[in-house]
Amino acid sequence: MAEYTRLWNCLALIRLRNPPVNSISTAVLHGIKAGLQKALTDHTVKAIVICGADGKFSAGVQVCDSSVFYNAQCSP
Ligand SMILES: CC/C=C\C/C=C/C(=O)SCCNC(=O)CCNC(=O)[C@H](O)C(C)(C)COP(=O)(O)OP(=O)(O)OC[C@H]1O[C@@H](n2cnc3c(N)ncnc32)[C@H](O)[C@@H]1OP(=O)(O)O
Repeated sequence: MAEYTRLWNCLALIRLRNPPVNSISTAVLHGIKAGLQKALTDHTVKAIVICGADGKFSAGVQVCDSSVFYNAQCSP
């Protein structure tokens, strides 16, 4: 999943959390999209930080989840 947090000042944080390597599954992709939508509708947010969890950023797309490519390309 991807957790949205409104930080101090003008910052929003989207944390990718999908152990063990925070890979981007369809669920994570939807979480990123939801977080971006929250940030974009909060007009006090000036910057969005995307980070990983447990000391790792992300291993990229989740192998064996080909639906990620479909969802990334076809979702409005
Ligand atoms: C949204 C679509 C749009 C754009 C296209 C995107 C394309 C890409 O993202 S391409 C990049 C794809 N990712 C990779 O090729 C990374 C592959 N992984 C690695 O190189 C390494 O695993 C690592 C450097 C990320 C970590 O190395 P290390 O610390 O030595 O750990 P392990 O290799 O033992 O891996 C631990 C554990 O994680 C699983 N894993 C690793 N990568 C992925 C992944 N991408 N998806 C799902 N799972 C992954 C790995 O299988 C191990 O699992 P087990 O412990 O169960 O064996």
